[in-house]
Amino acid sequence: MNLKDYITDVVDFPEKGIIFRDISPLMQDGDAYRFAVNEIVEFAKDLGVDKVVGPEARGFMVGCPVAVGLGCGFAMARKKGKLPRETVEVDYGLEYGEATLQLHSDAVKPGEKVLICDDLLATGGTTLATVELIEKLGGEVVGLAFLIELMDLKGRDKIEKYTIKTLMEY
Ligand SMILES: O=P(O)(O)OC[C@H]1O[C@H](OP(=O)(O)OP(=O)(O)O)[C@H](O)[C@@H]1O
Ligand SMILES: Nc1ncnc2[nH]cnc12
Repeated sequence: MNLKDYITDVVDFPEKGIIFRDISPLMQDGDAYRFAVNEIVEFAKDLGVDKVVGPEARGFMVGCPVAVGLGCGFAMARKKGKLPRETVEVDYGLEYGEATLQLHSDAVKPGEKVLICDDLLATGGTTLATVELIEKLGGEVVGLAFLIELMDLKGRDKIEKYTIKTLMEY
């Protein structure tokens, strides 16, 4: 299956100069969605994953079905102010803007092996912030999986010491 057939390019969104790679058509197609999730589950199944962490919001849509496929739990990394209990937090930059990401302090236990899932790797800012949150809690990041990697932005350089899987490159 050619997953790129299910990605729509939107020019100048959310601001001028950005080509937004819209994953909505992929997720709206049951076969394409299942295919993509299964590819990530296959990649991760021998990594000994205890927990999947996905950053808000599109990371939830990739991370949750992967966690179910692996038979492990899922934890949400959310933008500041959305989680109701004690959190750890990290400030970060992304392709268009800045934000603060938080994880509940009990979301990852010391020593747990964690897979990070997101829809897209751009500058790597979101991913690096997610890695930092997990490591603050004593978790071990054993893999990173994305539907899409934007090669020009070189996000991979920020996370090169980790095991990475991407399904599409632009
Ligand atoms: O590699 P980076 O430069 O950090 O960019 C990638 C991140 O940007 C997007 O999320 P966004 O913050 O736009 O939030 P959303 O998922 O809520 O739309 C995307 O889903 C990734 O999480
Ligand atoms: N170009 C892009 N398309 C879709 N999501 C993104 N997140 C960061 N950059 C993006």
